Amino acid sequence: MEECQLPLIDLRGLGSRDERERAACAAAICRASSEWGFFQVVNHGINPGLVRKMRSEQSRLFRLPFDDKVEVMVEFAAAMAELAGTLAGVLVENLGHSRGDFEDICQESSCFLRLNRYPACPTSPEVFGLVPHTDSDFLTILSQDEVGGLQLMKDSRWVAVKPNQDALIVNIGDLFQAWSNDIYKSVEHKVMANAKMERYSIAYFLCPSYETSIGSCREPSKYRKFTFGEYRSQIQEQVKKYGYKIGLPSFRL
Ligand SMILES: O=C(O)CCC(=O)C(=O)O
Ligand SMILES: [Fe+2]
Repeated sequence: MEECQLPLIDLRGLGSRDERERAACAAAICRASSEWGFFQVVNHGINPGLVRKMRSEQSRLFRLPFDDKVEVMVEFAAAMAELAGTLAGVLVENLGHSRGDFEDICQESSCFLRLNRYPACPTSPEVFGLVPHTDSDFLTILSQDEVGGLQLMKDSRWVAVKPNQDALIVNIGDLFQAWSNDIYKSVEHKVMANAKMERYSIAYFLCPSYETSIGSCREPSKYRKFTFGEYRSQIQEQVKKYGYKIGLPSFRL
């Protein structure tokens, strides 16, 4: 399996006093979002101690009663929310819209954190930990451990993402693809189970409320307008009926 180097973006650039550096960093984010739909970020402003704590406690979290898990998860989710908002702001401004427009439709209360655990699977090297899918959100931020197994579609081929413990992975979801009228790409990805090692990851999903209407930011729009609630229920029906999600193509005009 070919391993790829995802575009690696140093987010310190966004806070630079030099306007050219800020613009170059924003341009790198937008380019990666349209060419790959995926990138990694370092110097992302999330306290490395918090990331470590969340990672080291994750295996324990699975075994604890829910109440004991809440504190570190809330802290982590808040940090992820801020980073997600910053990245979404860059992507929105790049297409001529204001950060504020986006903040109105994406509140923290509709976003969520998912803790994934992939047990070791010795029977076969070709077992899915997670089947191929695109994410049904605006964007996802992922923190993974060192085991590896995440693969994404690049130029019609599956490529494996090399784990980088200093970086967080960001990927564009279906809603940003629809909103950007296909400028940003929601790319298929999957997780292959590891024969020997259990794997953990944590994903933060930037989602709007169910009433939020998603339309393209440019005309002529490639998708009909839909609410996020409508999107979710369509997907659920598709999964029930066909066993898989069709997603965006069913909203294409
Ligand atoms: O665990 C991973 O690396 C990917 C998780 C993922 O794609 C998801 O939760 O949607
Ligand atoms: Fe995903």
